[in-house]
Amino acid sequence: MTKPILELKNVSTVVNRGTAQETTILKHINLQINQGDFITLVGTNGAGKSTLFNVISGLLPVNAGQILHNGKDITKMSEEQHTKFLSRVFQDPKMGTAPRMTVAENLLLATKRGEHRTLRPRHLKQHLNHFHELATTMNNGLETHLDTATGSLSGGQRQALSFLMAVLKRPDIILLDEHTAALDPHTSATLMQATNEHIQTDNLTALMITHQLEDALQYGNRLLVLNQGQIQADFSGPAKKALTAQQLYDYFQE
Ligand SMILES: Nc1ncnc2c1ncn2[C@@H]1O[C@H](COP(=O)(O)OP(=O)(O)OP(=O)(O)O)[C@@H](O)[C@H]1O
Repeated sequence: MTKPILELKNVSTVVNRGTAQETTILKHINLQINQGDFITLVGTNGAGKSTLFNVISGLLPVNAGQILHNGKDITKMSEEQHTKFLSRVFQDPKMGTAPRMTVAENLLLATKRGEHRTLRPRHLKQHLNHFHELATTMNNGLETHLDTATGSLSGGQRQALSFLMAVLKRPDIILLDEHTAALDPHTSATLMQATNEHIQTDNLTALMITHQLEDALQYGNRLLVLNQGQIQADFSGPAKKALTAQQLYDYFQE
């Protein structure tokens, strides 16, 4: 049997330890993520979805349990070390890109992900054809803005750039934290389709938090429901395909 690319073993996370506000947010999470999994993650507000991403990306410590990357214990690894194999796209278009740098410069920066970042603009020219090609795959005109300062882009173009920067080096794991939520329905759908195409074409492994139940059902090969810090349901293959919006919605009623 192949080893999971990422494994959480009995992971629990406590915040405000030793105070009256001490709360266990994630409770005994067991999760195996395999190469090529595209997992959509849903759950009520406060269920612990972003906390799960914070723990997986090394931003928040684990208080009990273990996290393994390709079988190697990374439980205590720093957030910076995680960037060598993991990337994350946030909901806010302002995060993840440098506003005063152009689209091409941001993409050049992303080619250095996980390395010591020194930006040598003279190297930009040799990448421009590739960056143009990449930007075209997002279907939102980003390729016509390679020389535009990122701060002047539309929200959708900026999120598309954040996504491209996250996938450029084909990290082992991509965390999509409601990355389409701040966009209008059409822009959101365009980004979602481009996201899916990249994940399928490059056989990437991704987890995506979404409140759009239709997206959670339509995309990915697996769907997790998180409830009060625990995995309440884990659908994959035919079980995910058979799941209806109403059945999924019912998880939010309890
Ligand atoms: N560092 C922290 N300190 C204190 N409480 C925290 C911390 N991080 C998260 N929480 C709490 O943990 C719970 C889970 O939060 P989290 O953001 O993971 O939920 P979520 O499922 O992502 O919610 P949403 O759908 O609203 O984004 C919330 O009650 C939140 O207030």
